[in-house]
Amino acid sequence: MTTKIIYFMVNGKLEQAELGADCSAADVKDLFRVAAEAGPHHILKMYNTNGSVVNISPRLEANSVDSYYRLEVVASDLQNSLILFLSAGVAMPLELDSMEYRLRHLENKVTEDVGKTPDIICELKTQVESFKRKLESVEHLSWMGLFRYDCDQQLSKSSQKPKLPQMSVQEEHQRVRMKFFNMSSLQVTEEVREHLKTPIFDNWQWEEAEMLVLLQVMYTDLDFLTAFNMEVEVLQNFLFEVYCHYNNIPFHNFQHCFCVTQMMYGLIWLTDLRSKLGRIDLLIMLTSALCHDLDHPGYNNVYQINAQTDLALRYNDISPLENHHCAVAFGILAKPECNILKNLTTEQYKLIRGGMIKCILATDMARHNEILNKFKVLQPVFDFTNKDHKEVLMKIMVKVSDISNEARPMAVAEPWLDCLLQEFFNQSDTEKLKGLPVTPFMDRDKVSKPSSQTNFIRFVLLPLFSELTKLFPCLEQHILEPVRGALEYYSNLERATKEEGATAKP
Ligand SMILES: Nc1nc2c(ncn2[C@@H]2O[C@@H]3COP(=O)(O)O[C@H]3[C@H]2O)c(=O)[nH]1
Ligand SMILES: [Zn+2]
Repeated sequence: MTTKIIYFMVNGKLEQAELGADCSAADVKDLFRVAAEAGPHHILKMYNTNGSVVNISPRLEANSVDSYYRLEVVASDLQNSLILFLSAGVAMPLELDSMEYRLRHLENKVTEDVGKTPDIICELKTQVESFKRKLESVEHLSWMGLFRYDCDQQLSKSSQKPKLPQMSVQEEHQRVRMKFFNMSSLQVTEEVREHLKTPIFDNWQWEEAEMLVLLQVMYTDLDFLTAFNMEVEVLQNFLFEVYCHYNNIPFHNFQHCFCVTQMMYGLIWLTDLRSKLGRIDLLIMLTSALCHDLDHPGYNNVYQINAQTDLALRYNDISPLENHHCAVAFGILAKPECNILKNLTTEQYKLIRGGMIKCILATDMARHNEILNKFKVLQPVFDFTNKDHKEVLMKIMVKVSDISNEARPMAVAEPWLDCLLQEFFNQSDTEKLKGLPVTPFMDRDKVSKPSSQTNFIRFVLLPLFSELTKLFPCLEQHILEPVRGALEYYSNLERATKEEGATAKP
């Protein structure tokens, strides 16, 4: 059995731990809990030398004395040690997990004897669920831990994140709302704020309410609240409504909206756009990123048009989805309690509305070459004070952010590809069922992960990202290099798959 040595600093001491190849996630967590002298109800966080959070799991990468991790106890996990108030009014300390376990055991036993689950057990189960939900609302007290999912869960997609059972969409929204409104953006540490400005930010570490707080931080740290006289409550209502208007689908969901907005935010800082564009331009770009896929149904424009859906009818086959995303955005802004633009002048409002419409409509990939070519022509004479030039740049920035998953570390990007293919395959399956033309790059019989990525990176990502990098050379290391790395990775995978296929043939 192979083992690996992990070096880490804890309580001011450099320690080492040996991880066996067969150890479980629970073993690893226990090992580090002991090292940190922390009880079972404490949340631990491990950082690498860049200050990024790494998952405490058997997949921790081996390191050396010079590149040790940092282990910290960040909070106490209230969810697991609670006072359970029984209906009789007696307070009893209880472990929720062990109570659930005992309940399950009891239920099995009784079901074996009686043949059905008795009402009293059903009632107890409901009570446990209800306590779990209530506890969610106090979890924010430990959210400074910022570490929510363990690695095995986290690798799974957003749609598979642990959700409380049997919750309707409305109940889930209410849960997120309560949690979001109970958190304070002031709790977000300086370290996280800085991390938020980089493309290596890992979205899979965060749950919805936390992402909402991080979005609030983006608006605050770009000074939008002061510059546009936005009220915090209104901003929170707006962000929450945006969250509610993303559907629970594999790819075009709220997590995607968060990633695109976070990438836009990162690009603004990396390229120092604050010194080159106006605050209004930045507000247009960030809010367009946030709203650019609102109420996406999981089926693309080609499908909308071929299936003659309501959206295609309403928008006469012209970018039906993008028109819809934009209309939903302004529908949200039309509610006074969500209108973050309400304190702006009519002139400013018109500018923002016009800018957002242009940026969101520019995300229709059918217009990709048209927009990229316009930018290419301007490139040699680009002028940040020219209104038309700025307009094209803003569209390019939203487009780059929209398709930037491959600019992220592989561990973050790869699960996104699974989500995308899941949505693609869903569409092509429906197209087959309905007898509609099957979109070739979505056909599960024709597409694989490597083939999908090599073509997309070669023909879409690299030409687009290279053009933006010409204007901002500092982006080379942040977006171009990782995308080149991804191309190499998927090209190798594609070659290996082909070779395997060739040798397998008789
Ligand atoms: N193959 C591939 N397509 C992508 C990737 N990221 C984004 N896209 C496509 O780019 C499109 C951008 O607009 P949409 O959101 O409509 O749909 C998106 C996907 O079809 C990716 O990593 N790989
Ligand atoms: Zn998108």
